[in-house]
Amino acid sequence: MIEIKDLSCAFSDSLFSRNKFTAVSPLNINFRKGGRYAIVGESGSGKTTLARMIAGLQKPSGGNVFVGEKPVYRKNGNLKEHFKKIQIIQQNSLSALDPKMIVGRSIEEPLICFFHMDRTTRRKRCEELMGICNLPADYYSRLPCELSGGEQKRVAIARALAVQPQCLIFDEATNGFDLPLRKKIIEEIIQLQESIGFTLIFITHDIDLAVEVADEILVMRDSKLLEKVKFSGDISVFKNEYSKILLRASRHKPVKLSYERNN
Ligand SMILES: Nc1ncnc2c1ncn2[C@@H]1O[C@H](COP(=O)(O)OP(=O)(O)OP(=O)(O)O)[C@@H](O)[C@H]1O
Repeated sequence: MIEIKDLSCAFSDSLFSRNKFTAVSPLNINFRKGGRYAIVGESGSGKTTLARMIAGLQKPSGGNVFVGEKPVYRKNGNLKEHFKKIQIIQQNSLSALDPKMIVGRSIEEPLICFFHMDRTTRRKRCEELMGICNLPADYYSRLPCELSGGEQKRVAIARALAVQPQCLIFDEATNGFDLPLRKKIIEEIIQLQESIGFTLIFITHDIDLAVEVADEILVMRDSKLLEKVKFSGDISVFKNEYSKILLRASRHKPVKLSYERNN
């Protein structure tokens, strides 16, 4: 379980200003183990900043994130243990991969860093992870620049899964792909989540995607959480006017996935 208590983030208005700009107003949210969440909202509403705070990449201005009741941000705290629990896949997967590092080495790096696996064991685990993420075994020796955008994304997912995270955050990670590839990657990630059982958080502008994939939807606007609704296909659960506007504005391009909702 991930608990967010009074979590907030403010940035300086500009390099030379003391004025603060609130990117995330104090929030309280619980993410259940194995749950599937979507955080939606317009550009600049604070979704990525929230995701980065959950992932341990952005120090909050106030409040804290708790994983299994342990605070993530502590004085002199080491975030390595946290990175093992929560992994984030961001929009630009190529920038997350070392351009000079072959695919196999990229996936094996966390196996060395977090599990100190010997060469034979990690090669075997790497091949398993590549299989899980639909990457052909002979891609092991390829460089990221020799892969398509979708394949790079799969390497980033395999690398994140190598850590055996309790939670995977997918931040606008399919932006820029055409619809069939977007669907394929999302379907793959949902299949993985169903078989492995980690918590999955999608960060997206796209409420159509959210209603298709999530069992709880959080709507953000202007740094605030407007509502968090349990969702099983009935859009009347949305009470906030802004959520209804988002739904009305976007319901003509649904992302139809080929999996069955469990609920
Ligand atoms: N490091 C930073 N320094 C200053 N301001 C920042 C920083 N990161 C984000 N912001 C600002 O905080 C606000 C929220 O940004 P954030 O990226 O969290 O929004 P978002 O909802 O994810 O937007 P998008 O959907 O466009 O990615 C924006 O106004 C952004 O300009």
